[in-house]
Amino acid sequence: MTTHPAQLINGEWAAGLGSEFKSVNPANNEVIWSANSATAEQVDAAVKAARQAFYAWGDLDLAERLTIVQRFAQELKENSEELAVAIAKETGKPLWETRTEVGAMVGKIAISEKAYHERTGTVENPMPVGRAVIRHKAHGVVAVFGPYNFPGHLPNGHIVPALLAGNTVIFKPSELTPYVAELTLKLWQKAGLPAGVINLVQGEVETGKALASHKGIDGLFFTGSSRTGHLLHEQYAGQPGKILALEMGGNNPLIVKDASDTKAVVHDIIQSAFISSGQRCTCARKLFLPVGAQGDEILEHLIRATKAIKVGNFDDSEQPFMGSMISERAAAGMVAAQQQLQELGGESLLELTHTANTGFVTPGIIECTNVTNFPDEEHFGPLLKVFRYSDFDAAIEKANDTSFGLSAGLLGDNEADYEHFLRRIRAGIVNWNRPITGASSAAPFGGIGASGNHRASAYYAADYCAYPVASVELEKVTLPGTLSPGLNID
Ligand SMILES: NC(=O)c1ccc[n+]([C@@H]2O[C@H](COP(=O)([O-])OP(=O)(O)OC[C@H]3O[C@@H](n4cnc5c(N)ncnc54)[C@H](O)[C@@H]3O)[C@@H](O)[C@H]2O)c1
Ligand SMILES: O=CCC[C@H](NC(=O)CCC(=O)O)C(=O)O
Repeated sequence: MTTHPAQLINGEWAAGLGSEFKSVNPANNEVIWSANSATAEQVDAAVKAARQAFYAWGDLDLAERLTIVQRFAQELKENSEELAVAIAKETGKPLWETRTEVGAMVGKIAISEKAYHERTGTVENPMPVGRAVIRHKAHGVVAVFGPYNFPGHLPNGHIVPALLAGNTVIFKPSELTPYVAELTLKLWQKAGLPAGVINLVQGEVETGKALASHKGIDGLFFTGSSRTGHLLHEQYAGQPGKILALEMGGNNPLIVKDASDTKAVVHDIIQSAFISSGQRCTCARKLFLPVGAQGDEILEHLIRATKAIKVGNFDDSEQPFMGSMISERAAAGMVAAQQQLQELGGESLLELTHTANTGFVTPGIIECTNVTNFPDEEHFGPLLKVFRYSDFDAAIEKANDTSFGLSAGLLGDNEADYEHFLRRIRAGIVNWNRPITGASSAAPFGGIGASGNHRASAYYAADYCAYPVASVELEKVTLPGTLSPGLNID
């Protein structure tokens, strides 16, 4: 058992009492962090600490809570390079990208403050007698579950609005990125967050299960795979009193039609499909190209440019576009996905290859037009499936032929085509002539179908962090001028 104090419970760092787990740099399998997971008893202690801290935290004025949250933004800025390096080491993502991730964490604070007022502010209206007031109140104790691909930014997108609203939090990060979680929580402490307001429970699935099933939480905000999200949804069935926000995966389509600038099209496809080594929920998985000369030219150019993508270490002085995937296992999973598609009739136009004993893969492109029984699965890596089409409506129909509905895009010069696409396509993020990755924190972010449960995050996260309270108020109990028929109060 290690003695690494990886759990933050009621303001105290403590060693986990469960099984040991490790975090590795996926580029070279070097162990960079190890500790023991939190047991169910430790999770229980964290929930109790959060409950105990709830009234005092919620009783603070918004301005007081905001001061602490803004100090956290300052801590993030002052420690941005250390955090960016930690994210890069733990996930394999290149530094240029992880610096952007830390920047998004800082940016989240001002955006969440604005959203708090705009989405959940207080509205007061005079009435013939007294006034009507709409306010919003925190749910209480909420659990936040984070994914590995943005271990800083995405949990932060739940935590910041939850704290601003007055909730207290138990954070369960991905077991693949515990080091980033630990560093982030240390910054919250340095910012002066009172003990118990955020608690950190680290560990593998058992720790997650203990937290998700704990009777003492009022809500659960989850970002992760559709598989886990569905399990949680089933687990929360019959508990209407608990707020569940699920941000899950996608199987996202990108259609090209009548776009004159081939280079720009290829750029937007690559930026959509291969950024973060394809490990973004919004990444394009299916590319629809028209049959004919224009589609042929785009495809040829795309293959050439994809072959030229630089894959490398997070800290290479000449920065790569793609780093390592999160793990050797994830990389092997992409090889298996490619093989499955080949067996179903897919033709590799550019083979995805895996460097043994590492998380490195090269990006792949596979033509799937003639694949029957195309699997509606999110392959969370850099493998783009190409479909050729001759009818725009048929392409849109095929793009919609998925249980997911996160992001979608059209690359094309004709606005009427975009308006048609916008009316037909089923997704929560729909872009025109822009990559479908890189969504803004200043807009709602969420999907339909298997991608989410209609609790959009980012700018709309404020909505699931508080519930509305409607009041009619009068400063003194007063007898009405006219009584209801049949009443005699004398
Ligand atoms: N829609 C979005 O906003 C969004 C953003 C980023 C990633 N994602 C999705 O996340 C996935 C990648 O992340 P991941 O692999 O870390 O997700 P994951 O579902 O494996 O894990 C997410 C979290 O849930 C925990 N967990 C796993 N099984 C659990 C269980 N049975 N009970 C309780 N907790 C459990 C994990 O420990 C982790 O903290 C992809 O599918 C991606 O599309 C979605
Ligand atoms: O992997 C999933 C997230 C991808 C990312 N989305 C956001 O950052 C949404 C904005 C926010 O949560 O503030 C993307 O679209 O690239």
